[in-house]
Amino acid sequence: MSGIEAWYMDESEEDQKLPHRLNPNQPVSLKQLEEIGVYYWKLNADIYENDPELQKIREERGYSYMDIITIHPDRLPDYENKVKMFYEEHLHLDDEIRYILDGQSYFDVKDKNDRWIRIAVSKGDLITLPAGIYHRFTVDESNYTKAMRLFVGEPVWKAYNRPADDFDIRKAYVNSLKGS
Ligand SMILES: CSCCC(=O)/C(O)=C/O
Ligand SMILES: [Fe+2]
Repeated sequence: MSGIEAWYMDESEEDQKLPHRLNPNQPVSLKQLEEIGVYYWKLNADIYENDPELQKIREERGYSYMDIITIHPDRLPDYENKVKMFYEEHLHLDDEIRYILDGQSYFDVKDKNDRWIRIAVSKGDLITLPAGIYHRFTVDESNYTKAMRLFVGEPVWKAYNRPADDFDIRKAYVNSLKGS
């Protein structure tokens, strides 16, 4: 797998910002991520303001909205609470699309058997999580990530914490996994 690394997490309650790898490490491939609806592109974040490749993805996928969030104690108001909130297991009614412009962090997603997969993202990684997938996010020990948030149409940031199994979008997502 090039450009992104993912692995099954241990179950320790230690600091969320640590890698939480199993011993031995149990890697997860890009193909395994695609099977649960997680997609990935590697782009050149140094030219994000004028990048034809990014422009093409945005046009093809209808990502009309974008803004930039900097997650850092000095830049994000109420930092500690936000970091805790992002780490609550939740879903959204729409895809979560993030392009990492600087720094690094982790997206955790649940697999078909309800096991946590940790995806390490860093500068140049564009990742999409499907609507209805249970997931969470955390900075690592560097406490710094700058990310572009993309959205189809007007953004809706509302997160529904687990349990949200009765939501139509959750049922549709679970159905989409059947047979794969
Ligand atoms: C890197 S953007 C902050 C995290 C976020 O918006 C989210 O919904 C995480 O699941
Ligand atoms: Fe989310």
